[in-house]
Amino acid sequence: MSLPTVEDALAIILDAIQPLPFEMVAISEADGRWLTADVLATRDQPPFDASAMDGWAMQTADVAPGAVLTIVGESAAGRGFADSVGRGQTVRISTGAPLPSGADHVVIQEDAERQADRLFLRGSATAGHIRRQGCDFVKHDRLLAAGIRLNPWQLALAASAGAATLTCGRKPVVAILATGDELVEPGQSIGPDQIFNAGAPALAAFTARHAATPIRLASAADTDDAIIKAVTAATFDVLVTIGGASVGDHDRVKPALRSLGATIRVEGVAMRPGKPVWFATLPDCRLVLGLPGNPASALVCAELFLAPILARLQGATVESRFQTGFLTAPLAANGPRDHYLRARATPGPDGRLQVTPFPDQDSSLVTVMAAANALIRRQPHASSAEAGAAVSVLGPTL
Ligand SMILES: Nc1nc2c(c(=O)[nH]1)N[C@H]1C(S)=C(S)[C@@H](COP(=O)(O)OP(=O)(O)OC[C@H]3O[C@@H](n4cnc5c(N)ncnc54)[C@H](O)[C@@H]3O)O[C@H]1N2
Ligand code: MOO
Repeated sequence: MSLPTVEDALAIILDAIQPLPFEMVAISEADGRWLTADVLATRDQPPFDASAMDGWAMQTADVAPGAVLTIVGESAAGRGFADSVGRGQTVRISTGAPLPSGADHVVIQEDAERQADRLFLRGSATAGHIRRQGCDFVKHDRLLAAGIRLNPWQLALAASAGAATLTCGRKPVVAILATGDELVEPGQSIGPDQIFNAGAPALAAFTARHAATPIRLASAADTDDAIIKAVTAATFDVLVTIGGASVGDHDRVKPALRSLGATIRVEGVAMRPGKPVWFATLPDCRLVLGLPGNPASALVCAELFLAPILARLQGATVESRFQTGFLTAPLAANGPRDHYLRARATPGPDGRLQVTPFPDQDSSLVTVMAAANALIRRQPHASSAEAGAAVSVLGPTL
């Protein structure tokens, strides 16, 4: 039986997902969250004609080298001048303060000299320095569109519109279950045939970076009972299992989930690494993503499947995150499966993204994963590629 492609598998997975309900999120907590309702402007910004500089407000007709004006008050940021500015008059004004009525011009303070209540304009005085009402945005503008992932600058825009809370997809709770008799938590004593659990901390961090809440479950032994017990005791929207996905005698995760009524919707994908990855839904529609145990396989599958799952659950439209990069080293022809090579991506001197694949692509190598910040995608049967050739790249990530 031929395995589905990554695209086909992802389509099956996304089709099985209903976004979680939205929730109101305080703006201070909203960085990295998915916005699910537009943010509209409720007023103009700036809400009044404002001075762009510290200086003096006056009428244009009074701006002339050597002119002498009478100082009649002040317009400070947050506290404007209540009266009108007439001919021959001026008002001290700060950056961001409302332009008083009657005035239509600001002279910067470097171009004038104050003596008591008199202001003398220098020859260098020029017109301008006013930010017009609504030059940034106007009432009813759509400032932020539903579907984006919020960043600090977009939060500044929402705050400028006075939004204290934003409508975001609820954070999915992701239970992470590593399986295997060989696994020991870092910091615990370890036997000669055992290894430290590297996958679960990596997946927990990955999950948190995708605006979801990870819950680390204690690793389960390679028995149906242990896995069933761990899953039934946990609360989650998504269960991510690590290991036990393949065909060995001790690979018990799928059988255990099947006995809980799970429907396996994807069972293996034509990709390297990560071929044994699987996806299922529980009878109550909660999701299960089964990652292969090798660290690179687990993380590549997390990038390709878990990231879109978490985005979709939070109401986002899932888009390709690949871009074009240029090889610094040649690549051999690819085999029959999609290949995701661990690589280092850096901007080149010409501004183009340069990518260097690591020579050893064994999926068990944590050192290579830790040195990589990108994946190069090679299509099935892609022919050999010279240094300088364009390739498809996911990343760079931090
Ligand atoms: N006869 C076959 N054997 C294997 C196949 C196959 O098609 N036929 N597929 C291989 C591929 S590809 C992969 S990937 C692995 C995946 O196997 P499992 O998901 O069953 O993973 P395990 O056997 O449990 O572990 C594989 C490897 O990774 C280590 N591991 C597991 N969990 C962790 C963890 N949390 N932290 C660190 N390391 C972990 C584990 O000790 C193994 O060394 O199967 C191949 N076999
Ligand atoms: O493809 Mo496995 O996922 O090679 O390590």
